[in-house]
Formats: sequence, structure tokens, C-alpha cells
Amino acid sequence: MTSTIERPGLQITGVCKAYGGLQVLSDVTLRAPAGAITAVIGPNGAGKSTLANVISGFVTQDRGEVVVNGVRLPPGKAVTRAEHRLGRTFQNLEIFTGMTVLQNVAMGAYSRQRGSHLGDLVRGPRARRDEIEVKEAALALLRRFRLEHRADSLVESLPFGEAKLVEMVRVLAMEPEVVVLDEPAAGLPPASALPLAETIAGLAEDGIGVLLIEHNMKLVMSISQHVVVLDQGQVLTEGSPAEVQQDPRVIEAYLGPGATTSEELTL
Ligand SMILES: Nc1ncnc2c1ncn2[C@@H]1O[C@H](COP(=O)(O)OP(=O)(O)OP(=O)(O)O)[C@@H](O)[C@H]1O
Repeated sequence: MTSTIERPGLQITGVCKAYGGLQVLSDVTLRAPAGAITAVIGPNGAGKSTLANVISGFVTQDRGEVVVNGVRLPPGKAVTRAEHRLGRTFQNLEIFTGMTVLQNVAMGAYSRQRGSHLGDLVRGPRARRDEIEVKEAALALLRRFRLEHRADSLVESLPFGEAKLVEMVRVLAMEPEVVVLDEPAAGLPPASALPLAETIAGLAEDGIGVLLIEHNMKLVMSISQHVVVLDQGQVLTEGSPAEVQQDPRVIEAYLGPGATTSEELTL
């Protein structure tokens, strides 16, 4: 595996975005290096989802750039992200209903191949070879995440937690260098928190740069190496989980002026 020095991961520099008169992101600069979990936290409306949308090309920034391993990503072009090895999960689950779990995961692998030889996928012996490879890779991922018994189930028949895991596995099938996880714990029962934490930590151990956008502070503080706090579209502060939890500005941003307890940030 290449070293993290050769693969610097995700770099966001000076990103600005306004909707009408509302400045939603102001000069946001942060980095999510390969092999580590970088969390973005902040109160409701801080701009976290907008930032995820800018990174993944669903929203076009007014200024600033998004770079993955030294390559600048074209603003507002979500379809290019797979070829730049950037994957993303969504706050509101994005899965392909009407398809099986295996087909969902295989779609991730196909999107990786799309740039190279999509035409071949629908004709010729190479197409059949590719199809077999894609299926085997998808099955291997399902085994790794203990989902192989669900391979032939329609994805909409799964419990919510497993469907979310399928979404993540589909992203991994793209063999991403960087993943943006938008509130992976949202809607999950508390019992799912530990396996989810292990899954996300495993991505970083595999060398992926993880940008984790999350409201669940216990999850964030237990697995992140670096935490960036957004407030009103600006980076309020950043540091280790311990530093951020103790920062009076962070406590105030979450709990209001005059607050002194960090209880809510350590839940
Ligand atoms: N398409 C849009 N048009 C106008 N305003 C928008 C649009 N998208 C987001 N906003 C506004 O931008 C601000 C930031 O929203 P965003 O969803 O990015 O925040 P967030 O930190 O993800 O919030 P939450 O934690 O509640 O998901 C909010 O005031 C929101 O109303």
C-alpha cells in the first residue's frame, strides 16, 4: 500500500457558498488525510451537509477548491467523483430499491469501471470476465461485513441498520481513497453504535481518508483523530477530541452563551 505521504487524502481550501443573502459556508479550509478519521461537527444549520454536497459535487461552491490526492475536483460534477475515488453516503439513505443487496454493491464496483471500459461491460468476453470479477468482489465485501446471507434479498426488505451498511459497502466497492460519511449513526438504534464505530475505524485502518459528519458525540469522540467544529458556516476551532470537548467556544456554540458544561458533548 502507498504511504499516506504520497496520498494526502482530501483537502478543502477556502470554500464559500451562499444561498441568496445567506452565507452558508465562509472560507472553509480543512483536511481529511488518508488513514485517519476527521470529524466535522456543529450545531444544526452550521453548514455540514452543504459542505458534504460541495465535496461530492451535488452543490457548486462560489469559491474555493476540493482536492483529492493532489487532483482538483471539478465543482458541481457529482458524476466525476467515482473516477476521482471519492465516495459518499447520505444522511437520508441512498440505496437502489428494486435491486438485491448484491446488485447494489455491484453497482459501486461498476461505477469504478465506468471511466475505463463501460462499453465493454455490455458486450464481448471481456464484459463477461468483468461481470464475474465485479460479482466476486461484491460477494467478498458482503462476506467481510457479514452481509453475505442477505446477498439475494431486496435491499428495501432489510432492517434500516443493515440497509445503511449496504450503502456504505456499495461506496467501498468503488475502492475509494476518500469517503464522506454524512450522519452514519442517524436513525440507528443505540446497540448499532459499537459495530458502526468498528466499521468506520476499519475504513481508516485500510488507508482510506474518512470525513465523518455526525451528531452522535460519543461516536465522534471515540473514533476520530481530529475534530473540526463548524458554526454558522465557519471553522470555529479544530483539534483532538479532548481539546475540542473542553473548548468553551464549542460549548457555547452548542449550548448557548454562558454555558459552562461540556456534558452534552460527552454523551
Ligand atoms: N438549497 C438551499 N437553499 C437555501 N438555503 C439552504 C439550502 N441548503 C441549505 N440551506 C441553509 O443553509 C444552512 C446550512 O444548512 P446545512 O443543511 O448545510 O446545515 P447542517 O449543519 O447540515 O444542519 P443539520 O445538522 O441540521 O443537518 C441552513 O440555514 C439551511 O437552511
